[in-house]
Amino acid sequence: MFESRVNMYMYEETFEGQKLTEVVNREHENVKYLPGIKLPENVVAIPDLVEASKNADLLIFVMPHQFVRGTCKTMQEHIKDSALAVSLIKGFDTAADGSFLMISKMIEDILSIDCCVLMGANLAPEVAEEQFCETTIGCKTEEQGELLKSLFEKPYFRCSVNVVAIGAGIVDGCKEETFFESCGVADLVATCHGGRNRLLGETVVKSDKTIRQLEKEILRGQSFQGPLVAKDIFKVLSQKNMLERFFGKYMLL
Ligand SMILES: NC(=O)c1ccc[n+]([C@@H]2O[C@H](COP(=O)([O-])OP(=O)(O)OC[C@H]3O[C@@H](n4cnc5c(N)ncnc54)[C@H](O)[C@@H]3O)[C@@H](O)[C@H]2O)c1
Ligand SMILES: O=P(O)(O)OC[C@H](O)CO
Repeated sequence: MFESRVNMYMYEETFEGQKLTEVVNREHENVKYLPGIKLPENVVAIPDLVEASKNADLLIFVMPHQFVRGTCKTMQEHIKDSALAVSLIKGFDTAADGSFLMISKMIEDILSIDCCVLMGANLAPEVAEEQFCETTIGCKTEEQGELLKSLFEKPYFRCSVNVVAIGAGIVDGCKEETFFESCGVADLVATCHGGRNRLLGETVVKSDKTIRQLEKEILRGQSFQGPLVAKDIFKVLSQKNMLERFFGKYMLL
């Protein structure tokens, strides 16, 4: 049902004097971001975004949210009209009117295709090690849900499909049960216990270094998404005069 070759766009970097894409394609391992985990040989790293995405039927987005707009603009004129996007990305952006803009909506708006969402209490190293975890796929139609479930589900990675909640908007369409799915409270627990943002919170209070310094030292190329999202939340709540309602009189950051 699916093509055997998987093109993986990879932002090109130099790693120990070599191009990271060349190392990944030779070693079948992302030695910088996921060392110790072998990638299947049908996954091919490509540094040219248009080349990697132009014939794709499914576009899976997993990158820090601050790069999505630029990435989509580069792809805009080159992808198939019939392509379907799936976003694994946390965080959001702000729209011109100051309201929250979901990343899946941004992808849909720029690429003019549907964008489903896959989200859960999933930490990348745990999924890569095939530790059991669950996730939620949010989509607009049952067909999209079935297709994506058959693509992503493994014995150690269980996917529940939610046809309404995420596709219709986290706030507008969401049903109470969504909070009890993997993408709800469980994800909050995962990020608060094992995520990078939790590590940042713990480290920042014990050190006199800035978040930027700590990001460089601890993550070595990865990014803490929390501070950027917190900035956007602050902006939206300020514009709506809702700061005190959310934070009371005391604000930590
Ligand atoms: N890592 C996890 O455990 C995890 C779990 C669930 C969801 N997510 C979400 O997935 C998204 C990506 O997370 P991550 O952990 O892969 O990110 P990350 O912090 O590891 O980001 C590093 C990646 O960004 C790429 N990059 C750097 N500059 C870029 C640019 N200008 N354009 C495009 N790519 C660039 C790097 O090449 C690298 O692959 C985030 O929204 C995150 O919240 C991550
Ligand atoms: O490492 P964090 O803090 O970005 O959290 C990772 C994921 O969001 C957990 O699902």
